[in-house]
Amino acid sequence: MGALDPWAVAAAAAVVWLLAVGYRLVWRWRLRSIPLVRPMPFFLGHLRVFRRLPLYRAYEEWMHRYGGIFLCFMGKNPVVVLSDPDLIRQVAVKQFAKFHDRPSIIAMPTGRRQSRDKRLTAIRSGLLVARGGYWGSLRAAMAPLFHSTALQSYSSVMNRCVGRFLQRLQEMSALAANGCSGPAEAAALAESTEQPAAAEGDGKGGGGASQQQPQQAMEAAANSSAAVPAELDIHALLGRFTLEVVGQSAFGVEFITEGDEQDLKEGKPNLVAAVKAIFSAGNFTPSNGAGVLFRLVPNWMEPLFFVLFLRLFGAMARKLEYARSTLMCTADLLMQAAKKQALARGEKVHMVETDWRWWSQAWADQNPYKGVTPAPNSVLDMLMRATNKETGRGLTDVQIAAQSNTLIAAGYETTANALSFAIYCLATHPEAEARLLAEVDAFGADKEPTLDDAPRFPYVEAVMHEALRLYPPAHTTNRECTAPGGATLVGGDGTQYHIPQGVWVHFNIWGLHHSEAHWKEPHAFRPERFLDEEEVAGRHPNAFIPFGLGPRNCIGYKFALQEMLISLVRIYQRWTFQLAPRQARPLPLRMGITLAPKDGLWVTAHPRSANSMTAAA
Ligand code: HEM
Repeated sequence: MGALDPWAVAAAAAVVWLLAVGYRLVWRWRLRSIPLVRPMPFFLGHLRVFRRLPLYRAYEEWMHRYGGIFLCFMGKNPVVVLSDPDLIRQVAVKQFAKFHDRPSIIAMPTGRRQSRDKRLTAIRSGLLVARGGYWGSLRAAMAPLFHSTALQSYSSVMNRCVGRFLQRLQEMSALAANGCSGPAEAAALAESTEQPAAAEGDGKGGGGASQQQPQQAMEAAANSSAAVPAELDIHALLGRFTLEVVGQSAFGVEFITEGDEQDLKEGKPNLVAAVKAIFSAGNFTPSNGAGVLFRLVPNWMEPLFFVLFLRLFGAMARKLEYARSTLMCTADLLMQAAKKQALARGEKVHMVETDWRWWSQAWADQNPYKGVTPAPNSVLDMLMRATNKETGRGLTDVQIAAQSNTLIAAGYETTANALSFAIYCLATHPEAEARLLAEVDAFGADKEPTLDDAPRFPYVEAVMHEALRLYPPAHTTNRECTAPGGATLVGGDGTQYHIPQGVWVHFNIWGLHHSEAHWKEPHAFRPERFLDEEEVAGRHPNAFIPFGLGPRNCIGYKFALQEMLISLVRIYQRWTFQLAPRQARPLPLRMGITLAPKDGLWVTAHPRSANSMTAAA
């Protein structure tokens, strides 16, 4: 090969540079009515800012500087960021038909260029990123899972799971009191007292807490007044609880929730490790290099880039691959078992067998859910009966499995984070904790709350809302303008903002929740702000949107609130928490797809009384 002509290289670079500048200028001109946060040259967007600040903090800073609407760039993609609740309402509710979809995690070219990558097909099939009529079919099919009658029935599941959580807490405290050298050892010992899942085809995966030791453990914890309080990562414990709740409510299966990092290292399928990997990787958000690289290439190259990324970015790619395979393989095994069961009941089931699985049979064979059968009428049965409005046919296997995957991931991490934030706020605000304890005690130390009891807990609800306001686990959500002619938003002063087709819109939930325009002392933890009628009436009705807004809001929000209420009441009937010495303050946050406590939430747990301890049995 001859040497490259330096002039030709310089000319090619100049052409690329001119194209990039031209492309950016066209977008800037088309969105000229919107204040611009000046990006770096050559599609680098705001890389410099995002290296310094996580996305939600950058948006908060820009909100202060540019107001309720501004334009920024993620690589080549223009993003209109809204922090004004009226503008958010126009997009999420009033003009929903024009902002029906979310932007794809990876661009979705159509026609001949459509990617056949199996992993991409799976990613695109989930409700969170589904588009058009397909999204509508899925949302309708899954809605019964969250209807009020279904929610009523989940109270007992939630109470059962929180009972198990309390048992673990007692065991860990007792082990620490009995001379365990440290929190890690206490955690390991507590875990070792539990049975591994007995994945027999009995409708239950097993994995429950051991019945052998808790009584002694509880007694030891209750009797040892001189006990050293155990330091424990309550965020991790809460994660086990929320995963169990999703497993039992949606699938009627007891998910195994112990182990994680080690299983990931050894490549053994483990749901906790898989979900953690997905959420911490941040999946191509601009907070990591992969996210920025993705936004630099033209849309049609993104799927190719994705496949290349899997080959090139060793550790992170392997982690994501492990996570995706674990979640989808588990969902697939449960779906196949549900189909078999439906056939045995004599129901008509469409058996769509497309070649969509990318993992090996050996990998599926070592999955602990092989042989586990979901409960009849689980979400899988609902999905098997659904029709895809776009094709007029039933959902395909990959589409059904992708919804299980979405529910497990969305239902586990967000709620565990929200509960951890509430416990952090209470541990740092003793006066709020005292008021909450008074309300809980008035209800009764041994009673299990149900959905009907919710009106008896106005202060607990106010604490939940205030924690969700201060620390919204979903710090940002998004839409894409899909209307061919674009859409026009109108500001409070009558200014018109035209949003062309294809532009992404982000709702700055964190910024809105911390805006002085809508909240007095926005950075203070003050649950009373949700109880003071005058303050509530004076506030914009959409200033508080931890679950998003409009027809595409969080499908599980009532479920999440119910789970939070029941667990907080049950936990504070028996325990209070102080921050452990090792826990940094103010609480460090980690931004992945969601906002989570960085490195967990380390607390010491304090039994409220010996009586209440034994009553927990
Ligand atoms: C405290 C807990 C939770 C928070 C803060 C939360 C927050 C959110 C937010 C902000 C959205 C985007 C809404 C929008 O764009 O307008 C969302 C979507 C979603 N959430 Fe949640 N969520 C939580 C719990 C749950 C639970 C328990 C489930 C299921 C069991 C769930 C399932 C989903 C699904 C499937 C979507 C996508 C809906 C769609 O696109 O149609 N979430 N969530």
